[in-house]
Amino acid sequence: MTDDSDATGADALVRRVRDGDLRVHELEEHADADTAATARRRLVESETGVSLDAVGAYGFPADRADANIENMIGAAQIPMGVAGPVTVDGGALDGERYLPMATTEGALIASVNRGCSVVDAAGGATARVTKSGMTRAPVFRVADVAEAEALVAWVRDNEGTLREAAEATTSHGELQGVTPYVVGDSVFLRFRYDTKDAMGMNMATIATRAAAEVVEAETSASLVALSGNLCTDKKPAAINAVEGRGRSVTADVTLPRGVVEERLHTTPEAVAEVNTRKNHVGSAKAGSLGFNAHVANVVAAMFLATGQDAAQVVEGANAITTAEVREAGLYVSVSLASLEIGTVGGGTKLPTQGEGLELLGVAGGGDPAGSNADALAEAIAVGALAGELSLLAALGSRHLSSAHESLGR
Ligand SMILES: CC(C)(COP(=O)([O-])OP(=O)([O-])OC[C@H]1O[C@@H](n2cnc3c(N)ncnc32)[C@H](O)[C@@H]1OP(=O)([O-])[O-])[C@@H](O)C(=O)NCCC(=O)NCCSC(=O)C[C@@](C)(O)CC(=O)[O-]
Ligand SMILES: NC(=O)C1=CN([C@@H]2O[C@H](COP(=O)(O)OP(=O)(O)OC[C@H]3O[C@@H](n4cnc5c(N)ncnc54)[C@H](OP(=O)(O)O)[C@@H]3O)[C@@H](O)[C@H]2O)C=CC1
Repeated sequence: MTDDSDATGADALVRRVRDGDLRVHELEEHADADTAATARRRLVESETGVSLDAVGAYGFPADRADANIENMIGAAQIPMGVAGPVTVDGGALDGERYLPMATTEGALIASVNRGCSVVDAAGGATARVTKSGMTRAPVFRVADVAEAEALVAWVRDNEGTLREAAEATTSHGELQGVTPYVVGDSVFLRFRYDTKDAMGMNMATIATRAAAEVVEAETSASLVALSGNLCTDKKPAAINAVEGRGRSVTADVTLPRGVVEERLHTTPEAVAEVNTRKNHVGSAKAGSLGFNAHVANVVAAMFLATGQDAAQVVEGANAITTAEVREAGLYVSVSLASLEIGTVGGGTKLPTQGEGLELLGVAGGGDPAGSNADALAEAIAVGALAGELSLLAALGSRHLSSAHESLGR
């Protein structure tokens, strides 16, 4: 038997795992990240009989993903395209931008691209971030509602103490406020932070843990869970639709009648009616959270292209599309209540994701802090607007199925 006890090559690591000397998830402690990923991939290949050559043909140093993944075997590659360029008149983003989108849905980028071209024909879209704050809501157990009320009063009188504890954990995050919610002997404290250019979930969670320790030390409340699901992270929730989470951002445009008729092959009246009966009446009857056609498509594609947390498409898709016929033509808006995005931290540091952010001119920390994340939110809102316009028009002109027959198959 070869003595591999301190060998660090991929084959040696494989042998050491098979000999029970190492566990699969600790290979990076014994070799560089690429060697560890190679050894793990070979182990999976040999146990499953599946070749993972494409997964192993990734184009970045594995250690760049050190803070993003465990048990790495390689990378998934998703086709990436651009829609636009499109002109944005934003509060933080100004000028023409290509919109990077990673997707496997044929016809999606063609559609958003068509939307961008008509937005540009109308002189561009306006976009504004109207609210910003990342939330984390721990749940505490108290004896009864009398103690619940006492805790609510304590929080109101001691928010400064909670702010001090929370902000001691971060040099960027600022506590905006704490809102209590009482249900019997459960008290939820919804902490809201300005996380600047970070999406802020790690930041807010670490800061809230410090604040929760103060609550337990100073009151009779016991922390049951640092996330009490009233935050609400990665689940559809009305609280995010009403109160917002991350960025609340809105984009709008007025398309001249001629542009709608010549470029979208339909009329302002038809688009407005499709929007009302589909996005409003249909969504209401379905009990949807969000009244739009496919905002999730654009949020998902731009999230994947720019290193956002893909699971937060759940909240990002919570949007309302409006369309109305005006003297000047067709007015369309899209309002996203809870778009959780960042231009620092999380996956934004990875190579292709960083290039997606560079393409938008929003990579890294902004000046002032938070302005790059605001700009990213505005770019995604304009992309969503372009996608809504094009799909609603295609439904009005009855081109949806033919589009996917020709481009998606
Ligand atoms: C497919 C089109 C755009 C054709 O639309 P068209 O007007 O027939 O195309 P065109 O050839 O006249 O080109 C017009 C513009 O479209 C763009 N365009 C056109 N072709 C391409 C292409 N190959 N690659 C990139 N861009 C393309 C491009 O901008 C072009 O302008 P130009 O640059 O030539 O001046 C249109 O029919 C369309 O947008 N259909 C809707 C498709 C769509 O939106 N699919 C995504 C949503 S489906 C889904 O996932 C959600 C859903 C439907 O299930 C949600 C729900 O329930 O509602
Ligand atoms: N922990 C959890 O419960 C959850 C975590 N996540 C994950 O959290 C990650 C995102 O967390 P997030 O806190 O955004 O990122 P990171 O954990 O990567 O932290 C980003 C850090 O960058 C620093 N920073 C530097 N410049 C800036 C700037 N201009 N604005 C803001 N911060 C700056 C801050 O450090 P400092 O604070 O020291 O100033 C900030 O905390 C994602 O990977 C996501 O998947 C997602 C959901 C839940």
